[in-house]
Amino acid sequence: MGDKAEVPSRRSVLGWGGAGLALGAAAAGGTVAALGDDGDGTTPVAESGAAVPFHGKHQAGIATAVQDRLHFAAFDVKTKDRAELIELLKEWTEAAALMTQGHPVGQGAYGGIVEAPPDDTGEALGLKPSRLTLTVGFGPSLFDGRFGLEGKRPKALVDLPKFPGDNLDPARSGGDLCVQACADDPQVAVHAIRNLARIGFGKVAIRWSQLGFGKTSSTTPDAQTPRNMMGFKDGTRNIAGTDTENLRKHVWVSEKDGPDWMAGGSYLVARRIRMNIETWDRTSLKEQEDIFGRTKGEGAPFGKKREHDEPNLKAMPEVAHVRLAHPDTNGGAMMLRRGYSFTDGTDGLGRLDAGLFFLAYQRDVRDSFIPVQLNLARRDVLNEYIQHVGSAVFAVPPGVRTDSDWWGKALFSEGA
Ligand SMILES: C=CC1=C(C)c2cc3[nH]c(cc4nc(cc5[nH]c(cc1n2)c(C)c5CCC(=O)O)C(CCC(=O)O)=C4C)c(C)c3C=C
Ligand SMILES: [Fe+2]
Repeated sequence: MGDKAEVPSRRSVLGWGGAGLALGAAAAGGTVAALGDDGDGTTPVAESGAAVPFHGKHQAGIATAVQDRLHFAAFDVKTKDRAELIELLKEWTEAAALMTQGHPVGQGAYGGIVEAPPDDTGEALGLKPSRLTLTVGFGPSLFDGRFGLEGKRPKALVDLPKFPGDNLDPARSGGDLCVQACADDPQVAVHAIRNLARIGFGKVAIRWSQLGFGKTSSTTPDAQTPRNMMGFKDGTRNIAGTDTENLRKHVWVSEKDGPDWMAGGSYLVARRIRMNIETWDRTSLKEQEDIFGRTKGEGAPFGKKREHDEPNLKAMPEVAHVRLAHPDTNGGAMMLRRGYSFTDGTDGLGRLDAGLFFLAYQRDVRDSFIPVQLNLARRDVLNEYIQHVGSAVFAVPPGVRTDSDWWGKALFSEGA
């Protein structure tokens, strides 16, 4: 770690340094969030330039307010050395704590030894913290015996079953580790993943990654609900970041769920879902609305007027997406959705390679994603227009509590 006094931070570059933060932000035309986080990682931070606290009971990037952009990366661990993996996780934690607060990594992008590559790649210099959150997860393959973790695999970290209609590309699926980087500025999110990958050179390698734009779910229901690539409001009935009761019941792993090292964590399902956009665009408005069971303009459930009116499932076709996904159809199953739209150019046949990068957090995938997706995969009329082409599941540990804590410390400690 270098001397921060010698190195310009992303904030000090903007004149935001130290105690003059609020004043400097105002002078720079920026905003400072009321960071009243009580350490439980759930306080939504609304202002888009601000920093989201890194330390807390839960990792940020789950119940915290959803940012506009995503860079998600799944990594394969290349080293066979447990100590080297631990060292990497410590270095990653230190870098993540800096970057999320708007600082460059290590000695920064310049000003260090000129004969060596700079510690930070530099493309985020001058940019605001942009509500960057970095959320780490551990995939089932990390517990395969290479690192002495085979006895520590949570029972809830199951391999997802093959669902009807799945057309999964192994090159876009799985991973030993993942990092979800969300920010309001795409350059800030990309910078974060790039620097973590650079720190991990020789120890980990990116297996696959996904860029996302236009959040398709919100954890702040008071904000305007975003629309997905099919033009529908998406995230209307999501678990809000302030809904402590549903977060406790459906998102956070409790102490009695076990294992101990996962208490306060969650399980993440990631699915790359390709949309058949050209066919969708030739579908009548009535059919589009029947598919979801909601109106396209207001987003109101069938038979009701306003978006947030309580849905009457019987007013929707039996195979409507919302009817089939609703908790009442799935024994009360709920999850916190946090997905993003993606467009990765065209597919060589002139069709847009676009869709939804679905991300959902839950207390146990066996009670949430798996039963809901089984129901959808078997019956959802939306399936005519979508295909699941990538898949991964991760155990997302609790938050990093202090400066001496690090991502995975409890997992790697004896007896946890
Ligand atoms: C297994 C879980 C789900 C997958 C996969 C999924 C894919 C998917 N969804 C949309 C668009 C919409 N989904 C909506 C609601 C909704 N979807 C799920 C779950 C999955 N969706 C749930 C649990 C819900 C909420 C149901 C409820 O409680 O009413 C909506 C309506 C607006 C909203 O409430 O968010 C839309 C629109 C797409 C396009 C898609 C795959 C590409
Ligand atoms: Fe959905």
